[in-house]
Amino acid sequence: MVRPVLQVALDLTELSRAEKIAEEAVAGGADWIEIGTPLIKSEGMESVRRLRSIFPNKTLVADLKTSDTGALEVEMAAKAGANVVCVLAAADNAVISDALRGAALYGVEIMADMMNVKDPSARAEELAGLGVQIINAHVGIDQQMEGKDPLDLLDTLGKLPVKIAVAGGLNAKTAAAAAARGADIVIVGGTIIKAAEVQAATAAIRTALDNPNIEVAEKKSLDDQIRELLMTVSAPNVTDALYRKGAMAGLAERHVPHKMIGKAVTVQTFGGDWSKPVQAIDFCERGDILVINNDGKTDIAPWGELATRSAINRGVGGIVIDGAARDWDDIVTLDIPVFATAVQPNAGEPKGFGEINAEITCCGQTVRAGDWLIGDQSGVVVIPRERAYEVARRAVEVFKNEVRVREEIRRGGTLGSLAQLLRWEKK
Ligand SMILES: O=C([C@H](O)CO)[C@H](O)[C@H](O)COP(=O)(O)O
Repeated sequence: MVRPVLQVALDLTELSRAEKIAEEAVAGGADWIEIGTPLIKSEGMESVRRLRSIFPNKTLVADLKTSDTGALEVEMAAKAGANVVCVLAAADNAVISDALRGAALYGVEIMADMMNVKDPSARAEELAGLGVQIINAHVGIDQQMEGKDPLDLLDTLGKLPVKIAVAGGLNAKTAAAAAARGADIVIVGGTIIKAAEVQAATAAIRTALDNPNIEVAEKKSLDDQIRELLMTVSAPNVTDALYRKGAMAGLAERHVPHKMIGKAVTVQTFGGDWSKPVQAIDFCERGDILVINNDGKTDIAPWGELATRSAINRGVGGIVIDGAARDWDDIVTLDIPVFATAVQPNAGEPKGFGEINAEITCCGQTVRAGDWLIGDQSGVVVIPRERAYEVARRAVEVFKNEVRVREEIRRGGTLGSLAQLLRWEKK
């Protein structure tokens, strides 16, 4: 088997950070260097020129995702030092042909990005027939967040007389799987550029590519995948992934023996009536989170220690109360997260007013049965059930990004300078 090319995708917006990461990735075994779309959009062709000056002998890929003025964009990138220029496979054939003319003129290759192409197999054959040198089975970042897999896209492509690249959330295992399924070029961005130790992360992928004994793990259920993803992130990561949405307000009382992750069972009750909250315990599947609205009353508790012990017996994953809890000195000894807006000694009557699994509000957030929640010492964040996988994936990307920024701070940087806050202030 020919040794697959490992291409590191520099999907950053700061050129200075990209240079350092590129040096570490090359030291770890990266063969080609991609000036990622965010970098080119942020820094222009200067990013290509600068990386060419640092790496005079490396293959540089300008991920322009060209969709018009093919020859012009190829010329710009080629003159700046690129060896390969990326165009969108979905672009009109007029663009592809114009880009190919530019490529012939400047001695560079064209890589066609198959992202979001309706009939990938037919289009790939057509592009190869036009003269495109590399077909990239690519699933974009946003598509990845919705569970699309580049290996599935790769499998739809028939045998082609051109080089095949694969990209889209690849890690060591899936990169090796891509190579085992015929990829000539494996493109990796986040797994490398967001690692604290870029060189080690790159080397791990290089090793996996060179030792392709693949065992493909069987698919887990969607709920298990969501839970597994959320276990690796924090509530702040999730609200960042929601663009600062979803955080519950006012949960001043919190007992958090461990991270709370699960799907909501909602309870609407009134005036401390604890009947429906206690009944709801028996509605919970293992790991579910009880979310209780006490109609804004914080001077009377619909929840206490005995209910908490019952919830533990049922395998409930945690309790969140927009209202008061009582028996707090006992609750804080128990191994279950409990969040409340107040603590009170008095409880209401078990009259049975209220509803289970209706849509409620809790601490300023709408919560429906089946919505996901994550809770830790920073608080509780609600994730709409229909976006749970996407948001969990995005939260992992937020976490991975912070891993790299934390390392650069450890090396002496400051958050303001790394994020170039002044430069990115809204004008
Ligand atoms: O092309 C890419 C994406 O559209 C952002 O520009 C990435 O370079 C490509 O997806 C590889 O990055 P990862 O998916 O993070 O491995």
